[in-house]
Amino acid sequence: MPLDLSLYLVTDSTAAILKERDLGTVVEEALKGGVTVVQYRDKTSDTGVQVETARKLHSITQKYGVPLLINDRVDVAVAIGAEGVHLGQDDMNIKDAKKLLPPNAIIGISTSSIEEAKKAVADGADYLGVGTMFATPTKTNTKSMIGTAGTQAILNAISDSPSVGTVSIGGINHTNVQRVMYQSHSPKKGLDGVAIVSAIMAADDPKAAAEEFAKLIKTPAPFALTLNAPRANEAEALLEEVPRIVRKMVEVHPLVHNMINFVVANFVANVALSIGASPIMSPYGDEATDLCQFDGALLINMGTLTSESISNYLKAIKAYNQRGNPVIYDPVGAGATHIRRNTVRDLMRGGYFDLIKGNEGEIRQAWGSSAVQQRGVDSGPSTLDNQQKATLARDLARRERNIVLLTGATDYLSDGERVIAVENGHPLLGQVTGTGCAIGTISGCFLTSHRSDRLLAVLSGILMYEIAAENAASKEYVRGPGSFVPTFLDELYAIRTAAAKGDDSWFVGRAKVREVKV
Ligand SMILES: Nc1ncnc2c1ncn2[C@@H]1O[C@H](COP(=O)(O)OP(=O)(O)OP(=O)(O)O)[C@@H](O)[C@H]1O
Ligand SMILES: Cc1ncsc1CCO
Repeated sequence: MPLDLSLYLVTDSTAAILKERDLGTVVEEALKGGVTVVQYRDKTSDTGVQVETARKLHSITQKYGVPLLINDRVDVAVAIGAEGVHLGQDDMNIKDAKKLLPPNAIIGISTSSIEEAKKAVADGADYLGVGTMFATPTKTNTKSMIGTAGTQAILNAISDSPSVGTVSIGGINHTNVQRVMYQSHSPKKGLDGVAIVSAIMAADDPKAAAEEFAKLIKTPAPFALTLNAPRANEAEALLEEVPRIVRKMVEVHPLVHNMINFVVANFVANVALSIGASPIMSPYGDEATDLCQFDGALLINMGTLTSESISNYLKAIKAYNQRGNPVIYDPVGAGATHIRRNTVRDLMRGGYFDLIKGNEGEIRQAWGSSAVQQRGVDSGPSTLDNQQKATLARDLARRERNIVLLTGATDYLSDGERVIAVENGHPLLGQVTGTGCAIGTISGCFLTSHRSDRLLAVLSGILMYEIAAENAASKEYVRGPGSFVPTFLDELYAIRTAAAKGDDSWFVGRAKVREVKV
């Protein structure tokens, strides 16, 4: 029987999940819906009951040509002639299980670290159950929660063993399954499938639930990033396209939905209007179901986080992710407090961000560096040299499979392959609050209007923004931050007006951009 791990069902006979229904009936419905492997897991029943139940399940799975694996109990698998077993780290080890099982039996094992995964491969496991992906109501021990980043690290560590299968387990549902498959992918090895418990076992219609999973697994995530191959003289090649992309953004007049801090909301709305976009500030998560229909972008800026923000953010992210519209995360003050650090972790686990932008302290926190201590929303003293900043942006974008922008006097922009340094801008930008936040909103506008190359979209937005800042700062009547702000809005508006007329002279010879090799 071939091993297709794509939709792996783990049974659960507890009353809360199974309710009044018969286990065999639920499993059979799930098989009709497209489940490709069934694992019988029963931690409480007596051996006799387990053997009897397993035998009954086996007669059902055999009808559908799907392997039945028994959790933990090698003896039960042998007794009923099941296709294999699934072992936990504390169960019988693989070598001993092999002695008891027939030679072609399938052996899988749960792993939550690189060490466990490598050992399992060396011991001859056929596949690994990798997790726990996300917290579930029954599993809340955050220590074993590895998320997509931890899963990707495990896949990467065993990527020289292509024949060993992998399934992700823990808290996977219809909303997150595509992101789990997409973001866990390491350069050489991806997941073969997902293991589902309650999202099928507890569903009112297990067949429909399985069908929906099967469909989602086959379809690429709506936000999947296409990596554009680096060209020779990458920076120069990209620059050629910038004026056209600015013109297009002005024509499209994109909507940008901002869940933004109250300090900068007014300034940022004015920046969006000046460039020709349409801003709406809405912190109420339920509004996103309507707002995402306009196919604009969502910005999550957690500058003035409250106890209610996180659930609102997650609702909005879900709505935009499902529609495949751009979502930008600005983890303002990410390393300032415990609450913000935890929020960064929870939001990054809770949804997909097309772009993560922040200053050095914020991007380091998003990466998960220890000992990030921001003093307020400022980046704090730099601990990284330029090459390290470029590498950090590249590594985070590669891990999250998105775009990362690390701002500062020099901005570093990466899609996980290319890294572009932007030297434009003016020190006055650092003297006005919200100038970093506005870049999140601007990026949203450009990600909406130019979808084929997200790095180029964000680069175009930064250049329009920073060249406008230079133009403003050069006026003799600009004496400091106060007079800079209105003049900056005027200069953004001037570029937008020129672009609308097809006049690209604002851009000629102005970009200070180079490619960084890391
Ligand atoms: N010294 C500087 N020279 C040139 N540009 C700068 C300088 N300092 C900041 N900038 C520009 O200002 C913008 C905002 O970057 P910064 O890193 O200050 O953001 P931030 O800390 O997130 O700001 P805020 O939280 O106030 O919105 C970027 O475009 C950056 O290039
Ligand atoms: C000063 C400040 N505090 C929270 S958000 C914010 C604006 C800069 O991001």
